[in-house]
Amino acid sequence: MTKPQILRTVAQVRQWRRQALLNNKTVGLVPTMGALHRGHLSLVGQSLSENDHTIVSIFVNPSQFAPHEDLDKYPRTVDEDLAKLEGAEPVLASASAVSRQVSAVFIPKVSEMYPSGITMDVSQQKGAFVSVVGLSEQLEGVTRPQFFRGVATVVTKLLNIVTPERVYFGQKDAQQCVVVKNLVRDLLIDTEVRVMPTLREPNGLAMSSRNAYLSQHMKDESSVIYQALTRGEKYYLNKSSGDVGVASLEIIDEIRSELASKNGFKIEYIAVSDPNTLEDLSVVVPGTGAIISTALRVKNEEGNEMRLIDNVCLQ
Ligand SMILES: Nc1ncnc2c1ncn2[C@@H]1O[C@H](COP(=O)(O)OP(=O)(O)OP(=O)(O)O)[C@@H](O)[C@H]1O
Ligand SMILES: CC(C)(CO)[C@@H](O)C(=O)[O-]
Ligand code: BAL
Repeated sequence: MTKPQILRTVAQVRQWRRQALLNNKTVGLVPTMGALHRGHLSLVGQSLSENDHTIVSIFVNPSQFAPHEDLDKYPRTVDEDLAKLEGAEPVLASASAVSRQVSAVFIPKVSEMYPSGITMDVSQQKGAFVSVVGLSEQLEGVTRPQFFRGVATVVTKLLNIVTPERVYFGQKDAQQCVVVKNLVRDLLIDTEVRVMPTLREPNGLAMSSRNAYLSQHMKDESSVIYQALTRGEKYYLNKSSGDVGVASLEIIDEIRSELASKNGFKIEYIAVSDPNTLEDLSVVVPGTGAIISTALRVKNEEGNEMRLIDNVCLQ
C-alpha cells in the first residue's frame, strides 16, 4: 500500500497535476474541511472508482465562517484523517477501484490559499472573492450571509489549482452543491461536478463533522430531523398521483408537526425548493423534482447551541 503524497503548497499541487497530465491520467478532487467521517470516505470511494488519481483537500476555510461562528473550535484531526485516507477501504468504492489508493492530500496553510491575507471581518478582507448572486441569498444564505461567498471563493481556488476532471460534493449540503454547479457553469470551469448521496448514522442522522459537538443522547434526539423529512416525503408520495401535485405548505406542516414532538429544537427554516434554482415551490408536481430542506438549532447538555441541516430529494 502506497501512502498518499502530502502536498502543502500550490506549486507542489501544480507540479503533481502536471505529472498526471503528462501520464495521461484523470484526476478527481474531493474538497473537505477535515474531521473525516464515512460520508467523506464515500466521496473518496466514488472518486477512486471514476478517476486514475484522487486528491483530497483538507482546509478549514476561514472566509466561509462568520466572526461569531465556530472557526476556532471546528474539529481539526489531520493525523486521524490521514490514517483514514491511507488505511480505510473507501466506502462504496467499486471493485475496479479497490486497488486504487488516494494519490495526494493537499493541506495548505491559510496564507497559501489567501496570499493577500484574510481577516474574519468581511469588510476588512483583501484580495479577490467570488460571489454567486441570487442563489446564495436564500435558505442557508439568510442566516450565513458570508458562507457562500467563502465557499465559492475557496472552491474556485481549489479548481484553479487542481484542474480536476471531476470534483465531488455531498448532497447533505444541497445548497452548496447548487452554488458550485452554477459557478462552474458560469465561470466556464472545465470540470464535472458530481453530487453523492448523504450517508447517515443507523438512526438516520446525517453524518457531519460537527456531530462531534453532540452527545450520544443529542444524536439520538436529532434523528427526529430525518424522520420528519421522510414523513414529508411519504406525505407527498401518498398524495401525488399522475400529474397531480401536492401543496408545499401541506408537506411543510407534516414536517413541522413531527419536529414539534421534540422540545428544544428551534426551526430556522423548512423549505420546498426547485432543485436547480432553489426558488420556493408552492406545489410539487411529480416528475419536476424538489428538495425539502431544513435547518434547526439544538442545544447540547452544556447549553451550547448548534446548527444541523438536512434534506431529502423528491422525484
Ligand atoms: N453525510 C455525508 N454524506 C455524504 N457527503 C457528505 C456528508 N457529510 C459531508 N459530506 C460532504 O463532504 C464534503 C466536505 O464536507 P465537510 O468537510 O464540511 O464535512 P461536514 O461533515 O459537512 O462538516 P460540517 O459539520 O461542517 O457540515 C462536502 O461536499 C459535504 O457535503
Ligand atoms: C466545500 C468546502 C470544502 C469548502 O470549504 C466546505 O464547504 C465543505 O466541506 O462542505
Ligand atoms: N459542510 C459545510 C461547511 C460548513 O458548514 O461550513
